[in-house]
Amino acid sequence: MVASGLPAFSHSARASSVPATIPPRPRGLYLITPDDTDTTRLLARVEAVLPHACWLQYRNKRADARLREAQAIALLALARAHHVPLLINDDATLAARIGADGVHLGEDDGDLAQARASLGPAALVGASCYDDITRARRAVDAGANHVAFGAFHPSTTKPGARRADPELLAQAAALGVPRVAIGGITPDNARALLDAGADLIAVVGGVFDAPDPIAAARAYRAAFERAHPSS
Ligand SMILES: Cc1ncc(COP(=O)(O)OP(=O)(O)O)c(N)n1
Ligand SMILES: Cc1ncsc1CCOP(=O)(O)O
Ligand SMILES: [Mg+2]
Repeated sequence: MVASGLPAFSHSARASSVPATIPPRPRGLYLITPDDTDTTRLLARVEAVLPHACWLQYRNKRADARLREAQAIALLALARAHHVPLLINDDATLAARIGADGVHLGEDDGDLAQARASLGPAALVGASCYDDITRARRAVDAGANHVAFGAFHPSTTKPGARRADPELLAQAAALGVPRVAIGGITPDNARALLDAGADLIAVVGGVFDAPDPIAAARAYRAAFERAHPSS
């Protein structure tokens, strides 16, 4: 169940157990999967760090449609076991088909209002807003219930990503939805983004390319605890 009292997801076709509980003001590490086409290895990598994550996004730019569906279903079972919501990158149809908790859509990934309609009122629907506050306002009007800005730092995962200024995070407070920061974020540079108003820090490489991913995931958590000592 979510804060609204509505079920977090009711369209589940294939996932078995209970949907994740989504707090009204999520704060923490938003893990995004690396491009790993070895499903067994991907699951092991994610499972090791999932206890430190608030949300999980399945993103795999190297997998074909069949592998993406198989990996998404396997990750959904894992995420459910850890009570972490799973969002699917780029593909609202896949998210609806497997009963994921939500979707993340960028500028080339389809219509937010359609995604909201197909996933239902309780789903997590996120929008990439890059460096653009107007895009964020429109995204919320269209049905997004959280917005992502960035890249804030150079990203090895997405080297060509447009860059954004942390000031955007403060401006976006008026939207009244959780703000996600993404792009080259490390435990060391996360604090400035948390101070600017980020609720969630989305990370691929900072965790999955770290020599010790578990220690890295813990370090992000510690950054949140330092920034928000009472929560
Ligand atoms: C949380 C979050 N923020 C931004 C993105 C980037 O989305 P997009 O611009 O569609 O780029 P790709 O991820 O599809 O390469 C994201 N995935 N997640
Ligand atoms: C998908 C995406 N969009 C902007 S930067 C980025 C990649 C994030 O990965 P990393 O945390 O490794 O920079
Ligand atoms: Mg995309």
